[in-house]
Amino acid sequence: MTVVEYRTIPEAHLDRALDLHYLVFLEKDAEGELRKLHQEILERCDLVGAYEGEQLVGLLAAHPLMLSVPGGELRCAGVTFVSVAPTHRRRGVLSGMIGELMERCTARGVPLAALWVSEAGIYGRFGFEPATRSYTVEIDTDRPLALRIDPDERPLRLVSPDEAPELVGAAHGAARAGRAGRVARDDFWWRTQILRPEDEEDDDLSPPRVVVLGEADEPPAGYVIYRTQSDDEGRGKLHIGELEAESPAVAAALWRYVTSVDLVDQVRAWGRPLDDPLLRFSADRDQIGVVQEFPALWLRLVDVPGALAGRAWSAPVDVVLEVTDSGVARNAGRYRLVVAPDASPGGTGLSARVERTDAAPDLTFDVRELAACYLGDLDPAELVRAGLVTEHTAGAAAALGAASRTELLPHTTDEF
Ligand SMILES: CC(=O)SCCNC(=O)CCNC(=O)[C@H](O)C(C)(C)COP(=O)(O)OP(=O)(O)OC[C@H]1O[C@@H](n2cnc3c(N)ncnc32)[C@H](O)[C@@H]1OP(=O)(O)O
Repeated sequence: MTVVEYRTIPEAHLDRALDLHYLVFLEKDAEGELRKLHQEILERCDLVGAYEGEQLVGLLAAHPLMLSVPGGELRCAGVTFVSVAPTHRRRGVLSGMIGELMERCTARGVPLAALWVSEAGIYGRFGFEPATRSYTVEIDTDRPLALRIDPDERPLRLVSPDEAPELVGAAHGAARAGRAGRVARDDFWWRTQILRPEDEEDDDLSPPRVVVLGEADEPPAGYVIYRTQSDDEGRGKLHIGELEAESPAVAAALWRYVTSVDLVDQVRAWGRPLDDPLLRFSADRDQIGVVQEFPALWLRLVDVPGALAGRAWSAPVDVVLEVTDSGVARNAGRYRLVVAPDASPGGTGLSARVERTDAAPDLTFDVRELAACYLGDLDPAELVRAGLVTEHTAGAAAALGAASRTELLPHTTDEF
């Protein structure tokens, strides 16, 4: 049997990589603008290729992302375009490409990797677990949206997708600073991931519409990005891509707007945070259907001590964590995490120290479970109750949970 080698895909092989991707994802070969766009995306990614001789049999691309984590942001490999030739499946090609990615991340000091799965059964074995979750919400618009708070009455303005990144970039940045799990966006990201004229998943959707709230001479206090769709009988659906607001009143005004667009029977918002204020300030909960809760971003801690030291913690704690990791051997071991008051001028009030130790563990985690708790989505005590984390010292999971908690739940809007 020939040997498969893992190496960087050169620019000259990008066409081959895309052909493999379309083959594997059962898609028509994209031509013209769409193919050019996919090519541009791959050019900006770190590309791992699996080669059997000169034949490309596997592709894994990684966006160089900055992911928000509690109190800051960390470098993160955003894994995408994962494709293994159908002739070479279940021979360890994906495992080989993930192994190569882990080595590259380690060599470059990238502490995190993340992805959106095609199937939930694939990535747990590689140390990934869902670290953010979302709701899909559907709102009946046969009656006005009933609200328990007064909406902000400042004007709403439709802006072109071309001017949107500059106009709403600051509002997006502010929202991102408050929630872990979000990707930093540059112009390219806005253009190719958020505001593409065509929706990649659904040809029937309109181009993106962007509406901002605020006076013309002030930065927007909030915005909504949506697409619309109309069936043969003229019944419309409005799909929200993103809705961000600096206050509940601004959010209420934007929700009121999307639910009052003429000819729309239903508003569907895919991927809302689990703590969306809409669910609290709507006066008629029969009108708002939470139709699905789903795991969103899957996270992998490539460098456990780097990741633990790289986030802010919200309460003092002193615990020894024992970590198992079959994919990145150097992660395995025991770490003492000490979060203590920090009186230094300009400090945040608490500072964290992470060091290797031989001391007896208070908690034993697999690296998967650590990823599930890392951004503040899951309380470690819940994983103890599920038999996935072992608590050796009573109260250790609760103490770590208190230190991990974030004001807002982590949430990811960008599906890459
Ligand atoms: C982030 C993204 O891009 S998600 C997109 C993922 N890509 C796709 O879904 C495209 C279609 N599928 C494929 O290209 C391939 O089948 C892949 C990438 C899913 C798997 O690649 P393979 O090279 O076959 O995987 P590999 O042989 O390394 O399998 C490793 C392990 O995962 C398991 N596995 C692989 N695919 C799946 C799956 N779809 N469901 C459950 N388990 C799976 C294998 O059985 C194997 O298990 P083992 O270690 O217990 O033996």
